[in-house]
Amino acid sequence: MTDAVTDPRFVGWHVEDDAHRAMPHRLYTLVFPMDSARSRVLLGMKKRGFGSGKLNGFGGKVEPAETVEQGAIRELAEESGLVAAAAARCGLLLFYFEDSPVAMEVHVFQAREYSGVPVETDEMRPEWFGVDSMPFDRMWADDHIWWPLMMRGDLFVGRFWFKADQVTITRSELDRVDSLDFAQ
Ligand SMILES: Nc1ncnc2c1[nH]c(=O)n2[C@H]1C[C@H](O)[C@@H](COP(=O)(O)OP(=O)(O)OP(=O)(O)O)O1
Repeated sequence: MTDAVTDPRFVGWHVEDDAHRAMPHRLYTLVFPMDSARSRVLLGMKKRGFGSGKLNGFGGKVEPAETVEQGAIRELAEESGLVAAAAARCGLLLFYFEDSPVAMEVHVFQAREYSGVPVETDEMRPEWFGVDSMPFDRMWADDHIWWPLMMRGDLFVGRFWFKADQVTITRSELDRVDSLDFAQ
């Protein structure tokens, strides 16, 4: 965990109010490998740990010595076997859980070019899904809210407040934004 205000990799504080800005934050990535030729996206069924049993993109905590994009590409390779040279930033998500003092700051990417074939890992079981027939009932409850913006190519910022059950959303905010470069 790093100080979200002094570590320039954190950007959530730009869109947060003072009360949430004061919370400790943890930095995560979330990457969706896209197969545009077949209108498919690769999801992984999380086999263990936080969010186990859910389908999601690939990602995890950003290490202290890497950029957010480097963390995204590393987690994609570790969890899916796909190797991407770059990932395109699509959105920023902030999650607050009623039983946790720590806010999650999740940077969302799409990987459009990559090599390798998906492999099952200790953490994830990969499976392709059509982008118009997403299994939202098996994904995090916020995903169906911001997915349409990402599919339209809109950049977005979302904030979601979850109950401790990790299912129930008690409050949400979602905005389309012109840029995710908050240093501008
Ligand atoms: N609500 C919601 N919607 C969409 N995506 C997510 C959430 N909550 C989440 O945590 N996520 C995403 C963000 C990350 O991609 C993962 C969580 O990362 P996690 O597996 O805990 O991190 P790792 O570093 O891989 O964990 P370790 O197993 O190594 O501790 O889910």
